[in-house]
Amino acid sequence: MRGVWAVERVRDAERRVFERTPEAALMRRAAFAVAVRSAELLAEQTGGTSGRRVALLVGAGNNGGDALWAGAFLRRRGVAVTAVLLAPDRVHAEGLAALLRAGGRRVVASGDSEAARDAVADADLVIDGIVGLSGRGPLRPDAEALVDAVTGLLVAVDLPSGVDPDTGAVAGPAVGADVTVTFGGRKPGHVLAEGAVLSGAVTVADIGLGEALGEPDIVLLDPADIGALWPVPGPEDDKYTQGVAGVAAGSATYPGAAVLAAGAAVLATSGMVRYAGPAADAVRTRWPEIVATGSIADAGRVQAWVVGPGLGTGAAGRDVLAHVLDQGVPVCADADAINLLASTPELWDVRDPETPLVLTPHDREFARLAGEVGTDRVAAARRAAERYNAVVLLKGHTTVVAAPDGRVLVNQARGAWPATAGSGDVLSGLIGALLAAGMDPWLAAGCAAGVHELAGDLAADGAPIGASALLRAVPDAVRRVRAAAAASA
Ligand SMILES: NC(=O)C1=CN([C@@H]2O[C@H](COP(=O)(O)OP(=O)(O)OC[C@H]3O[C@@H](n4cnc5c(N)ncnc54)[C@H](OP(=O)(O)O)[C@@H]3O)[C@@H](O)[C@H]2O)[C@@H](O)CC1
Ligand SMILES: [K+]
Repeated sequence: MRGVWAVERVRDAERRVFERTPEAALMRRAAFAVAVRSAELLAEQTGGTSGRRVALLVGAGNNGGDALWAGAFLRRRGVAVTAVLLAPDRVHAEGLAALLRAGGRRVVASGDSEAARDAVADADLVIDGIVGLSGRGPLRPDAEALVDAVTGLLVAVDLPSGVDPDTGAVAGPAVGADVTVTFGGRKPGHVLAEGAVLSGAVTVADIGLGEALGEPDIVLLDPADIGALWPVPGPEDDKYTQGVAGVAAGSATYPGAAVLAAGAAVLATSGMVRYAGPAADAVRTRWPEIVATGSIADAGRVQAWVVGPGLGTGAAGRDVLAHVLDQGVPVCADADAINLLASTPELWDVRDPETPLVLTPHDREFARLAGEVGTDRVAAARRAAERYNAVVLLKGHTTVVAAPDGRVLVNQARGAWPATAGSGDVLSGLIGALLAAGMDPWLAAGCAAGVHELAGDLAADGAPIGASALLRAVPDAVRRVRAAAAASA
């Protein structure tokens, strides 16, 4: 599991470390990491460092200081370095002095805009030290014009400028980095919203913040973590001991959601799957291993329910949801089940609040249930999780999973191909099977999201796919996460 720390936490850690390590030493460590990574990239892309051109975009604070020191270190490797000063009156004086001592050049962005533009356009690599942890709002016009002129590689110091450090949101022009070098640990801006894409490949440099950071605010599950958590049958197991998942989804007119959700439950674990609803014939035909019945009342016992995909929001759907919520077993409520919970608040009274519930809204469903998501997706998911005492999986390019006790994990997208009709039905089936296997609901949602994303990526392989193809790739995705776990054990 990799951690992500909110900016305030990083600031706290920084203050504690400053008590024993001078600020300048910390900055030099940070800058050295930026220089090392930049030199590696230059060597990979241009075959060397000596004589290569690097431009530094230098803003008003310590982020600019990092860039200037990185430039000084690169000078020692024979790189021609030009600092473009965006705020010459507030520039980090020691960093600038170090660069000039090392033989670097400087131009002032506003004073000599043509020279500044040329330095950036001609550079093999540009280092973005415009703004870091204190960044607010998008790039300002002078910086935007320079960033537009970049033709070479772009390395962001700490965060791509223009990305909100705590939410990853972008409200206008921003840097799109090839690589971001950050310090101590990832920040939310690297893994959420547009920031997850604009950060490029993130390198975390250890500058000695270490234990001062404490427990992370958000975690990222790696394939190896997911593989280690994925339920595996033992010799003593039979079809019942691994958990029976129930699926209440679909309609006679729209059986597809039921076929996809139930199929995902079949492929997620080797426990049994029951289906109840008007699509029983279609489900049985496609998945003969599923015990399917037309009526929820005849469904038999299960260890967890998936309810909602294709259910409809009429009286029949409402009755099914009420029945499922009353069974005292974990429930994954998706799609129309969420819409019903939003439109019919009495349904909450049926549920025993001690019974785990996983809600899997996209933004519009979330808005119906708990108000607009807004730019802070983690805060929104956390708020809803606490309010409903439920795990909330907020879908998006980066999926956020919040637990009622405040734990948050995010699942980063590998691409956008899985955003296709029926894809959510598959996700809910995976979650239901993991809940039936007895997994912690927050981890169940996170592991399902990770395997779902990987399955989409494997199935797509660079071309559009439907949800059926994603579903077929689920076994391969499970094999891969298990192999990753075995390799890291
Ligand atoms: N944490 C650590 O352990 C370590 C941190 N280190 C480094 O320090 C960095 C944080 O430095 P920092 O606090 O000096 O502020 P920083 O981000 O450079 O901003 C400076 C000023 O920019 C302005 N500004 C705001 N938004 C803007 C925008 N959109 N576009 C343009 N300008 C904008 C705003 O001033 P304003 O113009 O609004 O008055 C703001 O005060 C951190 O990211 C890391 O690189 C390492 O050196 C060592 C270890
Ligand atoms: K930056």
